[in-house]
Order: sequence, then C-alpha cells, then structure tokens
Amino acid sequence: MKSNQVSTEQIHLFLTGHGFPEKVDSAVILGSGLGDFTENLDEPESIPYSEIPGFPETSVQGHTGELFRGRLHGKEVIAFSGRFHHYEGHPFSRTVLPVHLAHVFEAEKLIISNAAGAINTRFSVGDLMVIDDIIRLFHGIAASPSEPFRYNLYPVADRVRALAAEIGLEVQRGTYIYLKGPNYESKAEIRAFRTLGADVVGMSTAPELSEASRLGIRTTAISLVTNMAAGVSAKKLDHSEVKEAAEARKEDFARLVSVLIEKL
Ligand SMILES: O=P(O)(O)O[C@H]1O[C@H](CO)[C@@H](O)[C@H]1O
Ligand code: HPA
Repeated sequence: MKSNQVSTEQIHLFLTGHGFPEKVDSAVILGSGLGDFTENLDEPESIPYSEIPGFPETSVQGHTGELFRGRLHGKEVIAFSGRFHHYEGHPFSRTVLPVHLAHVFEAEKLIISNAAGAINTRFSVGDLMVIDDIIRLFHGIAASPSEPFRYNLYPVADRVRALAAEIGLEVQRGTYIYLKGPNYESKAEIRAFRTLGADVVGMSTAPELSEASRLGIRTTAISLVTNMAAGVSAKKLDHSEVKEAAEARKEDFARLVSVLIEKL
C-alpha cells in the first residue's frame, strides 16, 4: 500500500474516499507538541499516516502522525498532526508533502506552526510569534529548484497580530532562522544568528514556506517559543521543554489558530 511513487492526487482520492471533503478552507501543519489543537475541531475524523498510501511516518516525539479533518466556525479544515523533518532522513521534496496536499485540497489558507528557540532576548518561553521573514542559511533546501521566495509575509503578519489582539492575545513578530538540525545550536552560532537578524531558530517551516510561496498559497506561520536558544539562558536544552511549553500554551495557540481560520 505504501510507496513513495504515490502522487498527491492519488492521496487526495484516497482521502476523499475515506470521508474527507474535496476542498477545504484551511490546512494547518502542527508543530512539535501542538497536536492537541485537533481537540478543538468539530466532528473530527482522523487517519493515521501509516494507513495513508504514500505517507511517510513521523519519528519525532510530539508528532503523532495523524491526519485530521473537521470543521471550525463551519469551515472545512485539515490538520497535520505531525510533520516530516529533513533531519529524519526525508528529502525536502517529502518534507513539503503537507503543503502539496493543502494545494490539492485547494486550501485557501495554510497555517504552519512550529516549536522554536528564542534568540531575541526580549522574548520569553511561551511567547507566540508570527513569522514575518525567514533566513535560510543553507541554500538547496527548496523542494523545487530555481524558485525565488516570492511570498510577502509582512502584511499577513500585521493582520495576524491584529486578529490576535481582537481576542486579547499578544503575539510577537519576527524572523525565523532555519537550521537543519537535529542537534541544537552552539552558543556562538546563536550569537552569530542574532547579528544576522534572527529572532527564533528551528528545524522546520522554511521548506514548507518556500513551497507554499511557489504554489501561491496564502500562508502564515506561527512559532511557539519553547525555550531560550543556546546560551540565551543558562538552562541546558532538551526536547522535553518543547512538550512542556506547548502544554502550557495550547489553549492560546488553539484560540489563535481558530481566529485565523475564521477571519484571516
Ligand atoms: O519545528 P517543529 O516540528 O515544531 O519541531 C521543533 O522541535 C524540534 C526540536 O526539539 C525540532 O524538530 C524543531 O524544528
Ligand atoms: O532551540 C532550538 N533550536 C532549534 N530548534 C528548536 N526547536 C525548539 N527549540 C529549538
């Protein structure tokens, strides 16, 4: 049943044959520890990635590996509880599978989320940040060749903050720097990235944003600061912080995604 040769159109056909709608309003990619968002969907149904032809499985803690469909504010939503990271051994063309599926489901909006470490010393653990630009130190991360980044994240970031304010949520904005991982950064690297203008660091999202930009999907990306990056605080970094911070902010994260699905 499983093969890397399965096209996104065939996956779409499989999913619509299993109760998924032909088209959705929004697609959501859930970052590390943020999978509980799916508890907010009305009439949810889900299929484990292991049962979807052509779908790789997830191996990172905090990514359950399940595709959800449901409704929010009466709108059709698909939510990827679990993403594929390049450091898990996936080529970039596969890390962007959720983006390609958002495209075949004709999603009007794509909301990407991630756990990230804060480089900006004015940020705190638990902060939500809308990404208004990205730094891709490693070129060659694009899933498709020769594509400039053509999507302007700045106006969307303004709108996200305004919508967050409407529901009483303060959201930071800033630049996400993509590192391949899976090891965390050194203190010197974090100092260097600060001088480059990065506010948070993570190991996902940039390939997805690049591909969504190429496909012309209206996209926003939200980081949850799960830790201060290496050397910003004296604390030793550990993936368990990701889960703790996500657990503490899961309600606010869900409220934010919910208002974006409703109004962005
Ligand atoms: O970006 P997401 O998938 O949220 O995961 C983040 O959490 C992991 C590090 O603990 C890295 O994979 C980093 O990218
Ligand atoms: O400090 C970090 N560095 C890279 N990726 C991360 N994902 C969560 N925290 C971090």
